[in-house]
Amino acid sequence: MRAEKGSFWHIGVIGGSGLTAGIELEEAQEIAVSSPFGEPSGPVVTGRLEGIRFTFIARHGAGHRIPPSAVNYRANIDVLARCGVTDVLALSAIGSLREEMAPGHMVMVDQFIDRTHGRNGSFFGTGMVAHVSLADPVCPRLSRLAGEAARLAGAAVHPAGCYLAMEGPQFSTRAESRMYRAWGADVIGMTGMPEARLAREAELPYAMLGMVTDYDAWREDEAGVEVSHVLEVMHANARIARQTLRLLAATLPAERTHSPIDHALDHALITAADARDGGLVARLDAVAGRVLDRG
Ligand SMILES: CSC[C@H]1O[C@H](OP(=O)(O)O)[C@H](O)[C@@H]1O
Ligand SMILES: Nc1ncnc2[nH]cnc12
Repeated sequence: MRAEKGSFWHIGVIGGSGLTAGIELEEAQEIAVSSPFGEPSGPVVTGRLEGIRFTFIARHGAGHRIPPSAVNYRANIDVLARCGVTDVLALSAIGSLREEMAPGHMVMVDQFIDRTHGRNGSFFGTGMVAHVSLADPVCPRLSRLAGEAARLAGAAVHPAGCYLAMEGPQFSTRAESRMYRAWGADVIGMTGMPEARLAREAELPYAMLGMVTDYDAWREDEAGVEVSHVLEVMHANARIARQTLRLLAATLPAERTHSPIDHALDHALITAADARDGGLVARLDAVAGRVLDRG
C-alpha cells in the first residue's frame, strides 16, 4: 500500500563515502524496516532537523563495508519509500572531469551516463513491466533547494553537471577519463546509477549533491586517484555537508506541493492485469502501491 503524498516534507538522505557515520538528527532513532528486495546497506535512522523529518541510510553501510557494485540499491530505495520519505537527497564523493570543478566544490548533478553493469537496475521485471521516463533524472526543485543550502553553508556550488557512473571499484584509466570528458561528462562516481533510476521508479524525486574530492585521471601532470585522499577531502567537508542539511531543512517551503515525479508511474505500467505475477506485484507494494492498488 502506498498513499498519495501529503503536504509535509520527509527527506530521505543517502550518505556516501565520508558520511558513513551518519548525520546529526534530533530525536534520532534507529528503525527496523525490512524490504522484499533484500537487506538495505545498514541501519535506517530517522529524526528531525529544524522540525523537518529526515531519514538516513549510509550507502556503504556501517564502517564502509559494502563496495559500489554490491550496494543493494533496490532495498535502500524501497525502505526509504516504506518509511514514507517524500524526496531523496544523495550526498556523494565525486571525481572532477572539469578544471573549474575543483576539489572541495559541490556539484548539483543534473544528468547521468550509466556505464555500470550487472547491477539490479529496476524494481520491475517479468510479470510486471514498467517503463518510466528518465530524460530528466533529477528533481529540479530538490536540487535547487539543496544547492542553495550548500551555497548558504559556504560551499562553491556548480548548478549543473553530468555524472558518469562507472562500475569500479578501481578508479579509471587515463584513457577512460579522457573519453568520459569527450562524451560530455563533468564528474564521475560509482554509485549514482542505478540509484537515480530506482528512485524514479519509486516516484521519489531525487537529487544528488556531489562533493568533488579529486581530478580523476585526465590531468597528465597529476598522480592517479588515491582513496585516502578522497576520504581526507570528504572529512574536511563533512561540516559543510551537515550544515547544508540543516540549512535545507530551514529553507524548505512550509508546505510540500506536488511534484510531477510523485506520479511517474501513472502511464508506465504496461502488463495486462491478467498477465501480472502476483508475487512480484506484492513485492512492489511500497514502490508502486499507489498505482497497483487502483486495480
Ligand atoms: C571512497 S572513493 C570511491 C567511492 O566514493 C564514492 O562513493 P559515494 O558515491 O557513495 O560517495 C564513489 O562512488 C565510490 O563508491
Ligand atoms: N575519481 C573518482 N572516480 C570514481 N569515483 C570517485 N569518487 C570520488 N572520486 C572518484
